[in-house]
Amino acid sequence: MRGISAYRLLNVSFHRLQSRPFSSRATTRASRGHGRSHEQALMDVAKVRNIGIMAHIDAGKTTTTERMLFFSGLTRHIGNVDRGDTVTDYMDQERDRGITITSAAVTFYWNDHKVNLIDTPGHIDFTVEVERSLRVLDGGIVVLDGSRGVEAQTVTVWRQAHRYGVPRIAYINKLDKANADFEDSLNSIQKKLHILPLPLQIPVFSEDKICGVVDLITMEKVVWDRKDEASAGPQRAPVTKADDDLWERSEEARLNLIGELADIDEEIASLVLGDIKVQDIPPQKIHNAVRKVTLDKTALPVLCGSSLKNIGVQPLLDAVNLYLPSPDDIQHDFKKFYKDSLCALAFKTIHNQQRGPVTFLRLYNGSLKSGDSLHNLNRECVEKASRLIKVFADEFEDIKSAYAGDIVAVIGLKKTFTGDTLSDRKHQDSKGNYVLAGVEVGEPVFFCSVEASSLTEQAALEQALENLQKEDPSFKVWVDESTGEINIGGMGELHIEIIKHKLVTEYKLDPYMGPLHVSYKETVAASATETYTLDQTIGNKHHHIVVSMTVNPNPGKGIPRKLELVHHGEDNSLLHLRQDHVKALTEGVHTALLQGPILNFPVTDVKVELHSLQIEGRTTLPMISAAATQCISQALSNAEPLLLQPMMSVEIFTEVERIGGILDDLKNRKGTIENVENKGGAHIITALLPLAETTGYATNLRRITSGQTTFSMELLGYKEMDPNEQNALCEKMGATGF
Ligand SMILES: Nc1nc2c(ncn2[C@@H]2O[C@H](COP(=O)(O)OP(=O)(O)OP(=O)(O)O)[C@@H](O)[C@H]2O)c(=O)[nH]1
Repeated sequence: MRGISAYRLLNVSFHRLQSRPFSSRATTRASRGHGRSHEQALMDVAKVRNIGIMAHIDAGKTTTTERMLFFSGLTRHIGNVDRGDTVTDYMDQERDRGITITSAAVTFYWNDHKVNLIDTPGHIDFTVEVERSLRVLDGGIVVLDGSRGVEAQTVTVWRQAHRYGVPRIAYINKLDKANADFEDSLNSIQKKLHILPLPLQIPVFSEDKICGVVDLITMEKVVWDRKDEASAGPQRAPVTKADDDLWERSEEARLNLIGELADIDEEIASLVLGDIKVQDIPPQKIHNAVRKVTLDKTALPVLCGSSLKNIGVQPLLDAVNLYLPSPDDIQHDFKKFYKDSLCALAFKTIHNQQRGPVTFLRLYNGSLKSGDSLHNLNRECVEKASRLIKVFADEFEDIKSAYAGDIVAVIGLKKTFTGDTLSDRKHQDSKGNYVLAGVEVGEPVFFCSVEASSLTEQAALEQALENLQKEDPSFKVWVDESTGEINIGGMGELHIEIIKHKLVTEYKLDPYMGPLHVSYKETVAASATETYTLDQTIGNKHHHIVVSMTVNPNPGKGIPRKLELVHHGEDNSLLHLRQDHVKALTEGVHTALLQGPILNFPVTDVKVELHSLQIEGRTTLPMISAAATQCISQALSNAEPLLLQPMMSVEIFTEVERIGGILDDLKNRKGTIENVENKGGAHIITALLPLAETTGYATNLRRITSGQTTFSMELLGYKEMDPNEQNALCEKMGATGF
């Protein structure tokens, strides 16, 4: 039951992976376009925002999203993650409203702009979900918990967004909490995200309770008077000297803002140096400068509020329109190859029981009509987009066409996977220039065997696993050649647990799942050279191949992409090696690296040198591959092989009296404590833990701290195992039938 408990603890992430039949209900949707025609807005790319909300788990992403959908007029009630009397109620509610976000993207309108909000889940097991969202969104909102500042997962998603070059704004949430600290949160941005925070607002308190913000650009007090009546918008009034302390703080904060902008933006600098008084700089000039620094990523504009109390969300939406880029603001080099034809990336597939696969596309170029035939450039096949769909809250609405910059769902694509590029024409060149970079997926770190409960279920199980693999690129399915068992691998305990849950609830299967194992890797500590002779007669053909290769350690470099050719003295026979022979040798090497000599785990961090290849008479490419596989397998055994284990970086937030118990538990789990820090009363422990020691960690931590602690975990990389631990593992795995 260990896994189930972990899933309960982290159930906020769970609903995101649900899919459910299409609904024709219109219970939650209100007006969609504020009088604006949907098709019209589709064409107006400058007013489209493809954005994601990124956050550490529990920072308030769902709560903020619910308010956005409500204030934009898309939904008629505000969802509350904490409501619901029973677990089932809770789950149903989460599922019902969660579908909007589960569906990868939901569209709403704010002040004449169309916002496609793309989901980016927070839990580490679903990092790939974040990756694929980042791949297609143009801007992001980083939500922080104002009582915690920048947390571990915030840093992870920040790094990912940085890698994809996504411009961001920040929103400091939960300022209604007694221990929230706006200034502290700003400092944590500077310290942990290494970017200049640019507060555009400061919070306003009345009797120690947050009631609004000061807009430092217009110098207005924005106050939500009737907090309980969520439909009421904020009231704006100028901040005046009568506001005493607030006036002084606002003046100072505005001066700081202008000063910081003058350091980064030329136009503000020349205004400040000119005749105009700082107080008189027109708001539009400041908006322009803030937009520029957002797009250049030279500073991070910061807004604030309390989503739970309905404070701060409307100005946040204004900031999305004002500062985050439209699809037109982002240059994509690949667009020139497509001229006026369609270029789209499939970034998510959901399997719907009635309709089959529903594929989410980001259009970068050209347009797409319902019924169009699409060329899948990765798989070199043609498929029909039989229906185009827009997601509005919990409904899917048929549309006729979609244009560059937009995000749509398509029904009818059976062969398309996440990460594939689609076009209306066949585009090809030898360098694959027309294919967009897909979604990067790490290797699974946990795996287990799965078996159908009866022979009649076998085919249904295989089909279900295929569908699930299509939906989720980080979920892997393979057959163990030696036992014939089907293995499934995922990014964490929770990930595998959810796959199992889906097999049971969505596919109505009852498979047997073997125990969960950690995916180790193997490498070598020394170099070893091997000469292998294949001398075999098959049928009436005689094959004679002699191949000589060396395996060398190559720490941190992963799997070799190509063979290094080593020329010896006068012998330059390798110079004349046929390309198809080199390809066959490389394939043979990769086959050998799939199963290491210790426990059959994949081999990494090695490089391979080819010294010679001699072929007598005629042979075939598969035979050359087979010779290379044998040669490398033997070399690996002689190269002092060793095991690498996945290591996790853990960050735990707790109270002082619970620190001792947590540290003892970490030590029992062979963890290395890196730091214990006191931040505004909350204690933060950072440690390294072998992944193998993390099973059931969430449940145990909850038990030893009476549920008063939160934590986050992230895969740090692989580390050499201590020889004694390696021997113990080999014995254990041998004993359990590995
Ligand atoms: N006090 C306070 N609590 C909030 C606020 N916003 C959200 N919460 C609470 O924080 C908890 C987590 O909120 P969610 O909106 O589910 O957070 P999340 O970031 O979506 O969490 P994940 O989906 O698990 O990543 C819930 O109990 C919310 O009620 C806020 O402004 N103030």
